[in-house]
Amino acid sequence: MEQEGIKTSRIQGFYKLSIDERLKIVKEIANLTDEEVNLLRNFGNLDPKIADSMIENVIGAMSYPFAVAVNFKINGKDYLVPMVIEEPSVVAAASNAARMLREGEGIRALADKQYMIGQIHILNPKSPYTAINEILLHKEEILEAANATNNTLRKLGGGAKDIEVRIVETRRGISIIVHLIVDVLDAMGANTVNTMAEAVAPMIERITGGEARLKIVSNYAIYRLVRAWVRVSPDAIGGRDVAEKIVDASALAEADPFRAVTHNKGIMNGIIAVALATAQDHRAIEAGAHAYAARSGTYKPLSRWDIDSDGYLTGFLEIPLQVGIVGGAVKTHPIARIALKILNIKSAKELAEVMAAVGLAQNFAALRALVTEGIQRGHMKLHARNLAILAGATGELVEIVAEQMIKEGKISFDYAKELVEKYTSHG
Ligand SMILES: CC(C)(COP(=O)([O-])OP(=O)([O-])OC[C@H]1O[C@@H](n2cnc3c(N)ncnc32)[C@H](O)[C@@H]1OP(=O)([O-])[O-])[C@@H](O)C(=O)NCCC(=O)NCCSC(=O)C[C@@](C)(O)CC(=O)[O-]
Ligand SMILES: NC(=O)C1=CN([C@@H]2O[C@H](COP(=O)(O)OP(=O)(O)OC[C@H]3O[C@@H](n4cnc5c(N)ncnc54)[C@H](OP(=O)(O)O)[C@@H]3O)[C@@H](O)[C@H]2O)C=CC1
Repeated sequence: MEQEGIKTSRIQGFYKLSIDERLKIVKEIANLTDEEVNLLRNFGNLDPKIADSMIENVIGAMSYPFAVAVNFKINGKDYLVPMVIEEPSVVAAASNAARMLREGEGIRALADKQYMIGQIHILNPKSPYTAINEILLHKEEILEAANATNNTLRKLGGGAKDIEVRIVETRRGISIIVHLIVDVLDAMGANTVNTMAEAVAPMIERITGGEARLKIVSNYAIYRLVRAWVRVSPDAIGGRDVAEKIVDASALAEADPFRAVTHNKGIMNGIIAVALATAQDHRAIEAGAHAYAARSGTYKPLSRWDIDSDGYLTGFLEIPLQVGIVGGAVKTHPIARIALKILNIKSAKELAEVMAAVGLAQNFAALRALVTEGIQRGHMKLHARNLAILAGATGELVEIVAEQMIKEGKISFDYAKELVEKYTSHG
């Protein structure tokens, strides 16, 4: 039977071609129009050469809106927070929450040291339990070998600091897992740690008589936690009743994983938007955050809301954040550099603190909306504008169509189209 779709996706040496040559092939296969090709070829604020060196097989670039959330006061300092995201209402919600949470020092946040874990996986050691002790006995030598790979970190006071050893029983037998604990300072640190893990592996093989298999960073960054917290008077957020209902919502998330996942999605709305604006590895952040949420064996919310003895609403968030202001794409992408300039932060630690504070504010905005008017009014109000644009509205017509859909409570693409046609046909 003939397969549906394109004839073949096997294109040898595709990566060796230029952007235009690759684009030509894709155009032919996917039957793209000239207009579509031109859109893809429009690299906007990213130099095609940089794009082509960032990832492989590049044929174009895709732009997302870059926004700034306002009103943030974190640890007593004001911040403009760059956000890149495709979802309407996230930036508005962050600004809205930050406005309400500005009292006193605003949102407080404190990050641990920037310690990442590098894993070295040892198979078939001569004697697993003896091997643990032998590795610990050679700790200083191993740390020295790891640090020999990175002069910069060492000079700046970072580098490999400690070692942990565990025995893990897998369905294929016993493994020894060595954790190299590395202070990566202002980097996200994966490359740095991977280099160190590979460098020390032969030494650990000699010590254990085993075979070093995986040598790779762990994104379960439990030594890189950030805590953000806030205390706000009920008057600033709509009254005691709203505060009580936010605590009820928090309690539900603690009791029900189905709710906890959505609760955390709301937190990640803010954190990932800042991560994208500053060109962080957001997959690493997400993987670490959700693993941390499930550390007890059940998926739990990353934040918690309570009312204190003065009747103030208090919020607390704890999350591992692996972020950098050097390395990775942070310094390659010109817009990420501008994002960091807008943020005016001085270290990866400070970036992590801002991101955790944004996550907490984002969570607050969502919960407050959910327990008062519901999420749809604010969210759909902004979504209505998107639908109007998609339906072909331009200029003033965008607001007219959006307003009418909201007023009538009929927010859909079909209705937006109907309205656009109605207004344009009547001039
Ligand atoms: C959407 C709002 C802010 C409207 O809220 P509102 O009360 O209608 O807004 P307002 O007109 O009173 O303005 C209050 C402030 O909000 C900001 N603001 C207000 N409008 C805009 C705008 N157009 N563009 C930018 N900023 C805006 C702005 O800072 C403004 O202050 P001002 O500048 O006037 O001093 C509110 O309803 C809200 O916070 N909703 C929450 C929306 C949300 O969380 N969206 C995330 C997507 S839903 C989701 O993915 C996660 C979720 C909800 O499932 C998570 C969960 O379940 O926990
Ligand atoms: N599982 C994962 O998460 C994986 C992620 N990655 C990717 O790894 C990249 C991040 O790795 P990362 O190690 O941060 O990137 P880089 O290796 O690009 O940058 C880190 C390097 O920057 C230099 N540096 C200069 N100043 C500082 C400072 N103040 N603090 C810290 N380092 C400094 C250091 O050494 P030097 O001067 O010698 O450069 C350091 O090793 C991301 O692109 C990520 O996507 C890769 C593999 C796996």
